[in-house]
Amino acid sequence: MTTHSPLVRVHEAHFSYGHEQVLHGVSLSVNPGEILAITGANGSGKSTLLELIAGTNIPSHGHIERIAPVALVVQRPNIPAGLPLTVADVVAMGTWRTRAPRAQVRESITNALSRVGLPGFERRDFAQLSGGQRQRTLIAQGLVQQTPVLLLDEPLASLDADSREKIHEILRAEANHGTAVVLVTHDQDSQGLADRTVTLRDGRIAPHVILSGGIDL
Ligand SMILES: Nc1ncnc2c1ncn2[C@@H]1O[C@H](COP(=O)(O)OP(=O)(O)OP(=O)(O)O)[C@@H](O)[C@H]1O
Repeated sequence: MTTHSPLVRVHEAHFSYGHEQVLHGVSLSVNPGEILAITGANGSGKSTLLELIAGTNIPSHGHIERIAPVALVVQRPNIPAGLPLTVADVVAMGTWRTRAPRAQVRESITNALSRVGLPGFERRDFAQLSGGQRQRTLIAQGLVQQTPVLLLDEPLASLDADSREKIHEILRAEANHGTAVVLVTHDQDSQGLADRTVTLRDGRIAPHVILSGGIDL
């Protein structure tokens, strides 16, 4: 982990869906080169917090300081049923910012698919992939963006042990290159991978408690 200044700062963020307040004054920083895990029970506000960090939702009070571009890897993309998208099309959605020549973009798509264990999948129909293959396609979409901040919502949820291992290695490699990696997770293994874990409880950051016997709560 590096000691450079944060790439994202969340200041006292509040968020409501209609009358339901989901986040109550959450503050945190995301540093370059670290893997930060956001954990917590179902409904505690993890995905909502990730969306605020990504800028796809805006806090009702408080604010988010984004010093660098971010990429968000969602759990389930909003792709209308019946739209004939190939795997390459879905990964290419991550390249909208780039002005690189087409051949270079194609090469980055091919590389990203190889990295996530889907070599040669470019022309496959995205809708016909398995859940784990879709998840890895979305991770490839995040990787091609090459942003200093990579946010992932439950990236390992549908993956088998080998794929998890591969994605762990990729996330660690990204962090070693200075990327700030933030993942929402329930998964004990991913919490082990993280340099730092923040737990949400009912929309607030839970205090980190270490009992005298060394048990970390
Ligand atoms: N689009 C939405 N409209 C209304 N309420 C929502 C919406 N999205 C989430 N919520 C509500 O906000 C609360 C927090 O949801 P969120 O998805 O952020 O939690 P989470 O910790 O990521 O949950 P999980 O572990 O189940 O994915 C829940 O009560 C949920 O019902």
